[in-house]
Amino acid sequence: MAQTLNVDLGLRSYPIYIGSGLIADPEFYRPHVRGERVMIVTNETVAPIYLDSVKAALADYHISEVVLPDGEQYKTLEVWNRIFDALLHERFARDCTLIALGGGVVGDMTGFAAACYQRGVPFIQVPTTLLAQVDSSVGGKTGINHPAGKNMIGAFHQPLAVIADTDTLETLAQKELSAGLAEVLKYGFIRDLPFLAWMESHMAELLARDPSALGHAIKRSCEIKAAIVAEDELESGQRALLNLGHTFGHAIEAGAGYGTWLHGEAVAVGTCMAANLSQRLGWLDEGDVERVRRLVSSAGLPTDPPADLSPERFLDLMSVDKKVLSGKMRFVLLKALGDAIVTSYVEPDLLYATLADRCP
Ligand SMILES: NC(=O)c1ccc[n+]([C@@H]2O[C@H](COP(=O)([O-])OP(=O)(O)OC[C@H]3O[C@@H](n4cnc5c(N)ncnc54)[C@H](O)[C@@H]3O)[C@@H](O)[C@H]2O)c1
Ligand SMILES: O=C(O)C(=O)C[C@@H](O)[C@H](O)[C@H](O)COP(=O)(O)O
Ligand SMILES: [Zn+2]
Repeated sequence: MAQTLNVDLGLRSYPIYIGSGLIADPEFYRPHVRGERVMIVTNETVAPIYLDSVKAALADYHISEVVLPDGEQYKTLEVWNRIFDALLHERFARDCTLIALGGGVVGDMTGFAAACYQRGVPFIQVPTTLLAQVDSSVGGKTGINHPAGKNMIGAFHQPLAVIADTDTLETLAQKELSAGLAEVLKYGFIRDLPFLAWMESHMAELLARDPSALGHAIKRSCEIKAAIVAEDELESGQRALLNLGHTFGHAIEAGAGYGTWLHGEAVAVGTCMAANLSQRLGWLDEGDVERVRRLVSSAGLPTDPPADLSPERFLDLMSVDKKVLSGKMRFVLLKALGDAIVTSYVEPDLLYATLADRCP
């Protein structure tokens, strides 16, 4: 049984299917596949586990595949180009569909390839990590990294559908599950205090992959993300709230070298740093910040930045951020738990103090 949510974007609206056993079921693909030809893009870890199931579901189509190397360090222009090599080698025309089978890295790269191939072809997201099911497969942000900054080259391109089979989470490494929980926590911090309290009392079930707890977390996360994206698809306002923890987090990922930190781990630390800065601005009290750190830590995630990333290096890396406007950094901070805002009014000495702060 699948639960269906909708991302309301007028003509570009699409369903998010969430449930068990969806990945091999042709019914979830058929209404959305365009043309006779399908290119499945996946990676060398996911392919041996799930590629055959997706191929079986798409047996009515002419299927091709491209298997990318696995890792954030391969979310590059060079590796991305392999998708075009495959499409062109096999003479794919516009009447085709790309399928992104994997986590957020595969999803972002495939979506961006779909945005660009022959100026745009359709694609479907089949997310297989918790992070991809709660966040990256929804909303149409696609892209690749540049050595100077995360996701610096990309496009908004919405999928035709998101097929999130919760059974796929059974094969996920525990630290990848935790990384996904960082983005789940984000939704509570920015918009939904009761959801945060629910996570507090269900963290053990989530970490044990209890299907009912995970199902609820995925559904609530997608509801919140779909609502924000429907309000502000191209991030001219509210959508930036989804970047909580990301200004600091992306700096950690780029600074340490892509693939050293998982995206979710870096976002977890970034969220604690955003809470720290929010306290310095007088918005959160010590108890709130402690609650943020406790929640993050209880999800199996780190709370403090790497010791070797100096405040000066942080500032340099953070100046390459898509939220920078007219040379001014903007931050997603917490007015209260469950209530985030975007602001550029942060005194430099307070920011510096947060960047220099390390737990003993
Ligand atoms: N577009 C967006 O809105 C958005 C949102 C959040 C994150 N992101 C991006 O997503 C990426 C992170 O995504 P991620 O956390 O899914 O990482 P990932 O794609 O690297 O996947 C994590 C690991 O799990 C493996 N894997 C995937 N599915 C599996 C399964 N079912 N069983 C076993 N192993 C499996 C992958 O091969 C990889 O090794 C980052 O590049 C981040 O910038 C994008
Ligand atoms: O969908 C969004 O909007 C988000 O910000 C979701 C984030 O979790 C995600 O990591 C996104 O890729 C970051 O956006 P970016 O514009 O800072 O690259
Ligand atoms: Zn993210």
